[in-house]
Amino acid sequence: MTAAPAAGRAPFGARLAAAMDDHGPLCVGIDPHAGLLDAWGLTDDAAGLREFGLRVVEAVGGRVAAVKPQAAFFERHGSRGVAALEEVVAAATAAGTLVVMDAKRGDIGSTMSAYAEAFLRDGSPLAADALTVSPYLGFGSLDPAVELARATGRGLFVLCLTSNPEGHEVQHARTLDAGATVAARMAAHAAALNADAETLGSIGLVVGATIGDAAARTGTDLAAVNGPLLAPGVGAQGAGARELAEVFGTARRQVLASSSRGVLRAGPDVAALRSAARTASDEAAAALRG
Ligand SMILES: O=c1ccn([C@@H]2O[C@H](COP(=O)(O)O)[C@@H](O)[C@H]2O)c(=O)[nH]1
Repeated sequence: MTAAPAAGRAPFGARLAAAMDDHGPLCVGIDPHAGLLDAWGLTDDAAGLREFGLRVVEAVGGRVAAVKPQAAFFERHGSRGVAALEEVVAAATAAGTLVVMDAKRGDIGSTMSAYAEAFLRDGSPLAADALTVSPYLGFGSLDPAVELARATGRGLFVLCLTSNPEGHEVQHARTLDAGATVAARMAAHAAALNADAETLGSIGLVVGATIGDAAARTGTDLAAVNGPLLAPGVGAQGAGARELAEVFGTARRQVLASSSRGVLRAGPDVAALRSAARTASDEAAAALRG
């Protein structure tokens, strides 16, 4: 049995595994793009962001495994936008839905501590269940976040093979010492941190559903990670059920498929959003669990 962290919360990986069993393997992104706010009849300001985020939570809260607010769209509107983000996080948590904060933080260790405090500390107004982080200052620079996540039953998603076409320049490069690709090294670090987890570890990776055979080409052993694989790129970036099955192969049961615009374009009607999320979740489940 994986030990419960000091905060009394079960580890994130175990909580996510249970949520995916209950609701299917979909994470709905909360990305209030200016164009979507307009299409929803909302203003491009903090009030619009708040209404947008709360409407997504009303539609999918308690019905999908997780939601993933994209912090950048809230930060666009400064402190008032961040206050709206806090409300959206609180509403999703109250609805019993896991929150993955997509903020992609990464810095030298001492500053990483502050990012960890902001997003992973009990009592922080921005605390989520998991945080996306960038390991490109060296995986070890993430140690403060790893430690706080473990201590509080939270998780991390470490960028590994991202969904954007530019990522290969960094992620497919080979290191001078071991000659492995950077992506494979990141995955190996995550695997080592999850070695003791019995269900699903709490240190996950971001692996885009758009990457084709890049995991194999870079020697990245996704199944060995023993942790969740957050898979953005479903919907608006062109990936669907076929790509999910192809990209993840034997690691597919670890995958949390993520779609933002693909679901959000069905809004602003709550029932239509809910239906779009249901369809996306069922398609992901068929690809990943069938
Ligand atoms: O590799 C990555 C990592 C993160 N993202 C984020 O996911 C969503 C994708 O939005 P869609 O509308 O479903 O395309 C967005 O917040 C990205 O910042 C990613 O796309 N790829």
